[in-house]
Amino acid sequence: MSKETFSQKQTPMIQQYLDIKSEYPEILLFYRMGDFYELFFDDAKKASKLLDLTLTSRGKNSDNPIPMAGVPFHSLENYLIKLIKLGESIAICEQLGISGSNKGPMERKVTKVITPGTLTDECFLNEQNENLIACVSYRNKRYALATIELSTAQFNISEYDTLNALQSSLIKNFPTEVLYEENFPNPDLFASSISVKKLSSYKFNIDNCLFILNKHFKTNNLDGFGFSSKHAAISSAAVLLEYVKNCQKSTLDHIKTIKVSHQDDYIILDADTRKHLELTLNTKENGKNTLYSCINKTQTAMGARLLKKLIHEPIRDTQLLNLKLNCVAELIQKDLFNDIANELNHVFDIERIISRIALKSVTPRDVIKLKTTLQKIPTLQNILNNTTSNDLKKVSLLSDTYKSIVERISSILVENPPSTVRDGNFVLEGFNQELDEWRALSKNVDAYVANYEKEEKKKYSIDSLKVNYNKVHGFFIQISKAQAVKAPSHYIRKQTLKNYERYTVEALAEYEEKLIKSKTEILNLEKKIWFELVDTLYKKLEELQDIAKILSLIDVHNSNAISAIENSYTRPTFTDENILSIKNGRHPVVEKSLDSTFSPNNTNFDETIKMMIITGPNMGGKSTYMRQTALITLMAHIGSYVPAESCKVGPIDRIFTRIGASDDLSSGKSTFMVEMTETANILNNATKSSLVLLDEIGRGTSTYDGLSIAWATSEYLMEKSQPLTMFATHYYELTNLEAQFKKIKNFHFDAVEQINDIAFNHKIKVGSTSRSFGISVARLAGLPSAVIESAKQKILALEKEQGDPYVSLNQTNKSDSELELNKLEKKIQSIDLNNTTPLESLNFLKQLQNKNY
Ligand SMILES: Nc1ncnc2c1ncn2[C@@H]1O[C@H](COP(=O)(O)OP(=O)(O)OP(=O)(O)O)[C@@H](O)[C@H]1O
Repeated sequence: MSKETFSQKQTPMIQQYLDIKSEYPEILLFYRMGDFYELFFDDAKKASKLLDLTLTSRGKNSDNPIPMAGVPFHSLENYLIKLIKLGESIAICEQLGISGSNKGPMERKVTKVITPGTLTDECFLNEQNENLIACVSYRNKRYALATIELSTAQFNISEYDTLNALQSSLIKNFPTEVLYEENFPNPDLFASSISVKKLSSYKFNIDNCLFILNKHFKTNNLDGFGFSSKHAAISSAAVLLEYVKNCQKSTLDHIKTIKVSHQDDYIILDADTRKHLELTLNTKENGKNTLYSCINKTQTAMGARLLKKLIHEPIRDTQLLNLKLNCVAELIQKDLFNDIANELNHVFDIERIISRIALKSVTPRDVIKLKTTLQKIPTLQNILNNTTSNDLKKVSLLSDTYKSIVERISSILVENPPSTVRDGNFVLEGFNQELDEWRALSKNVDAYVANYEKEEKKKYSIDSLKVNYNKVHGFFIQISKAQAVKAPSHYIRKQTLKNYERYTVEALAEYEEKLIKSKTEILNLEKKIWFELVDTLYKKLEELQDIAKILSLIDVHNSNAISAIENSYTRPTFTDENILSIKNGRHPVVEKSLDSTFSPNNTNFDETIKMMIITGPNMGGKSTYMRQTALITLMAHIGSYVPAESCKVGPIDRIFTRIGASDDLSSGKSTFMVEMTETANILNNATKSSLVLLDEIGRGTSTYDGLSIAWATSEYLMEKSQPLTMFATHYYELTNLEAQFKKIKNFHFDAVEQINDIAFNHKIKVGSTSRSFGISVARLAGLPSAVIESAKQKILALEKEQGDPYVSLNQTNKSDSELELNKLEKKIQSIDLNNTTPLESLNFLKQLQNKNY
């Protein structure tokens, strides 16, 4: 059937549906019909599968029944949550309550488009995480990423030279929804986002985009924001803003500025580094035993989100960092942190509530939470009264505007209002006289009826007279047959029963009409009062946003103060020299998980040491030591105290890590390929201010390939950029680099072998070690003693045959047996002890015996 014939054959209602649907072809349209939201055609089929709804059809007996599925209006939220989690977007089409002219369908309009990245309702959001929507574009050989956190009104933009930098930023921001221009060269970059949308290129037209941004910010040009000539940034920001406005059907007035991030403002942490350092997610992709879980003592959801953001965006501006550290110091010195935590504990997520005010989707409960929060300000001002540090002082400097807001809310809303505006019942008695009168009317029905009955009985001396109510007649007067003659003439007979007569009277009919009207009047009046209140709050958006910002900052400083006290952290200091000096540093997460005491270690990089080659047994503590150095450095750059006796840190621009890779099968990369990609990134981008952690390179290939790559990598770093490098390795040959480069120093971890055990002291020492404890560690891991004994015999035999297996790479003409020995060593070291069964171990030994390596 042609499109036109199909259309012509539809009822006016379906025709209306089709018209609206044509504007939202790619998303599910929930079309309100009475008490249901209905979906039709393919939407119905899709939703019935996704939501497990019964698929029925409209016009079952017609030639073309239309597939249909629906959900009751009161449970819409639950279905939306499910769909959003599946990455779907939904257009909500409401009936506007006005009957169509000429008997057409009721007027309907899409009032909101809900997409995964533009959620603001509390029920959809995780309070500890941001929910970002992003738009990516590519112009003039530069990539741009614009993001909006609608629930907190944050609008950010940044440009990047390389795809790698863009990717890193995407991973850091982890947007729920990504928009990109149809001809963007690398769309596979967004594969991990829940929702991805390709947009037509014409939307990214630069002139149009400039117009959109200038109109929104009421500016003539974008110079004030610092990105007037950045075309990629302008187009992604404008397209994103328009998209969100369209979804929300709002002008987004609460988005008052756009923050341009410059790469230089933050320490760059690429995707691998975030993963390896287990900042907010551990390697099992959950939040346990991460830096965040270890240091987070925030009391509010706003503070928690800010702390997470800081961990992912460590600041480089040392002046700003010192201001933050001053706050932590003052909270500790004046012993204020417990009192503040107690107060903040009652502070709600007003950052998100404020955004819902801006989007006019705030609820009465939200507003009561806002009031409760604002009521905490005087106590916080008292506690912070005599403080001198920047952010702490800000509470006391707040204007009294918040007091008038509290008063206004207190005078209007009941303490425990319902969660929606829909059914009223949230305005306090005494606030509005007219409302009180209508309410009194509906509340006093029983008394009115009893009184009326009493008066009528008395007036006409009819003691059988009763006033009753039923759905058919409404209020009526009932008199026994015997006394019916006494009924006055204005009683209008309605019904005759066996023993009674029933009458209506004008007074009762009027009362009933008033009663029915009162319900609508009450609801309308409550809604009017509500919208006026929301309007008042809307006018105070900026003040409220400031308060939310100050409270979240204080929460983070206070959290840092609490973890500093609880975990004995100290204040780091900053210097312009290219050094990193940590005295008795500890790993913040490992030290908490140990039953035994953590052994602290020093780290010292200065003009004389730029690379540490770290050797030592498995389980000796190499990885822990390197990671603790990176975490301490990072903590110093979020304004936190650090787990060390002292810490002095010079400028750091980036932290790189190349730590124990695993296959990245999803991107088709083998272990070795992942390793090499990470290494290439370091070699290409490290500067003298970078901190580089290399936990073994080249393990995924043959010994000589691996060792040669590791050697060449070290040489390259020393000859080129000389970043602060920690290189943990089992290639003992690398310790010979110390003789070649003045700024390379060898360090090692020790172990003492005991009868059936090895003791690790986890202490870093100067110099190298020449012993491997691989077999002893294998025994500790539970390899069967037969395997261990056999391996020992083999080593002895090999040592006899070959002499010392740790030969220098500089030595040339290696004998075949040397090569074989190296292969054997490599093979033994490649056992993943944690994942080896006894049978696999025996098979492994068999392979060794057969020289199959
Ligand atoms: N400084 C320390 N104090 C106390 N315990 C520590 C310390 N460092 C490490 N450990 C403990 O030793 C375990 C192994 O440490 P780590 O993984 O750092 O060893 P490694 O030398 O990197 O081993 P491998 O070479 O096998 O990777 C840690 O999980 C921790 O329990």
